[in-house]
Amino acid sequence: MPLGEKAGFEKSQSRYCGVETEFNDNVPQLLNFNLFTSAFDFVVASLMNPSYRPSLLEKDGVLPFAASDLVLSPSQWSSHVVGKISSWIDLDSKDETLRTASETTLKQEIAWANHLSIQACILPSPKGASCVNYARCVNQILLGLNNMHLWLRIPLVKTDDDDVMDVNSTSFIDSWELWNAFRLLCEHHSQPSSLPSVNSFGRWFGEPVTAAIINMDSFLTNGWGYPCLSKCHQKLITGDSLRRHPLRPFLDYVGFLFRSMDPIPEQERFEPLMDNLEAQTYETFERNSKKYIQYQRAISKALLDRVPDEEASAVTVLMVVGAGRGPLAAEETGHKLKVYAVEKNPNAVVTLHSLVKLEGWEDIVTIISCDMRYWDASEKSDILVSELLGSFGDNELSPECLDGAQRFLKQDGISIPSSYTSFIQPVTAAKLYNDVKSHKDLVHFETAYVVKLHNVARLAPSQTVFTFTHPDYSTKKSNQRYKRLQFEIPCDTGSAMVHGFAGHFDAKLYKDVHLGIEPSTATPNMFSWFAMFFPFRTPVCIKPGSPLEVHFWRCCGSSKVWYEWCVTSPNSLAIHNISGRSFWVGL
Ligand SMILES: C[S@@+](CC[C@H](N)C(=O)[O-])C[C@H]1O[C@@H](n2cnc3c(N)ncnc32)[C@H](O)[C@@H]1O
Repeated sequence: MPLGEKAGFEKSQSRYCGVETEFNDNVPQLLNFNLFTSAFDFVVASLMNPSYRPSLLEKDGVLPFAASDLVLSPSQWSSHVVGKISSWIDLDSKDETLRTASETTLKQEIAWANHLSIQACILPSPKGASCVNYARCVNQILLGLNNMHLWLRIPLVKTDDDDVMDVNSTSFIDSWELWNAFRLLCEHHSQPSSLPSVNSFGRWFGEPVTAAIINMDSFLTNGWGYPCLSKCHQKLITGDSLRRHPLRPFLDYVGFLFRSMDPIPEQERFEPLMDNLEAQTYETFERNSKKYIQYQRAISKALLDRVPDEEASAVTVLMVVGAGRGPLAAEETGHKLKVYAVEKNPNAVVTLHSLVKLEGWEDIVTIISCDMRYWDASEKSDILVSELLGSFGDNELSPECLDGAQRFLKQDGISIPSSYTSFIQPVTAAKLYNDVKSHKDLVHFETAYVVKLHNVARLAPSQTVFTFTHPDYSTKKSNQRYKRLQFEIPCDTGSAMVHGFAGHFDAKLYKDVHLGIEPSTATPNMFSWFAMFFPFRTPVCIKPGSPLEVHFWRCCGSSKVWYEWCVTSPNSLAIHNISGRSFWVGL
């Protein structure tokens, strides 16, 4: 029974709970006891007799390591068994006999598991600080594997910096460092009692963690005698994660924790196609009522300031530039309005016409089918309303469009939004990085992506990058920008791998009414925008206490706008997307 069988969870969001077992020759019996007469989903089982050593093979000429593959059907092997690779294996042992035997056995066990169609095998933790040969063997194996996953067991331990002053001393242990060394040696291959500090285990949320192995020692006993986990362990599991089987109460409790997690809200499950303004895209925008509520509040406040109640009979000219299919223009205001809806997309203009007709607004609303940068308006507006924002604020060229539109805003007129700011923060995002890397070209490493950030560790608070204010009548006005930033990662995090930046925006619509996705101030229930991800060509490892220095440019040419970015500390990375060679937005 998957842990996630509850209202609000989709099957794909289910989590499964397995039980680690001792070696048992009789696999059907093992399954019967742990799965069918109790409620675990799978067993983690040794596939080879632990007493097996390759030298036995030479002596006896027999394979003593396992029962026949026929004891289970292929679907049982693949859905109910995760293979446990022999824990005695030590591929970095100084003892050559042990090292060679380990290599032979590892390959043999994986080959056997593959033959059984097992979905995944758990590899034992590296034995010491060095895991070079282990990583080399696993990398070799990964190259030949098709469907089977390898899970590397890593204990969750980190000694406090306070406990050990010298991080290079042998008593300093940070299992993330071990994992990091291992995955670097495997070229970032995409398969891959007390707890450390929240910041340090937070790093794991950006890593490809497939299974959490909860040791029975981690459980406490509550007042009623049932197993429970400390708050810290609960937080780790619920993350962003039994004849009556003796472990059944433990399973029930982990299931209870999983069910107590909030289901992912409906709006987080679909992703808009930001660059493709077809009917479906408009529908996605329009489904986000929160955005329109914020705009409505901003417009009402601006109208009140512009036309006090005692002058309510005066006509206010309101222009909605980039009107889309009309939702921004469709707000009830109670003021005398003359509205212009300017829209460059002729297909959206069709909808605008039918909306105006349907609502009987012919006397109030004039539809202008034109690019706002080139429209020759016959009068000026009091209020200019636009929503041309991208996930990074200015990345859909709102500054350039509004430069054109402010020609027809009165000198004392109001722009909604009045300003917007972009933000970045460094993230560990191993999965995203591997997705980008899988394209095997430079273009993908120099492209910014609009993505829902699922598996990321946010390593430091966001910092502001670029701000644009409207209207802007200054004579030296330029939309080019440059910013240098330094990020400090909390000391108790330990070392961390940065795969790139998460980008967000916040827009000031009018006075205190804002709209944004920057995590610390995000507008609740807003899903029109996902984050932006700016990858690095090479991930950067930062050590505690050494800052990450980054540079960001917004560049403008005659026909395009683009970003360039680079890192200069702790080590330098090449400037990404120089001259907009890989990624730009056309003017
Ligand atoms: C993000 S959509 C917002 C639509 C609508 N205002 C809403 O909030 O649902 C931006 C709209 O601006 C239009 N647009 C973008 N640049 C424009 C320009 N230079 N002139 C006129 N319309 C433009 C696009 O076609 C699109 O309909």
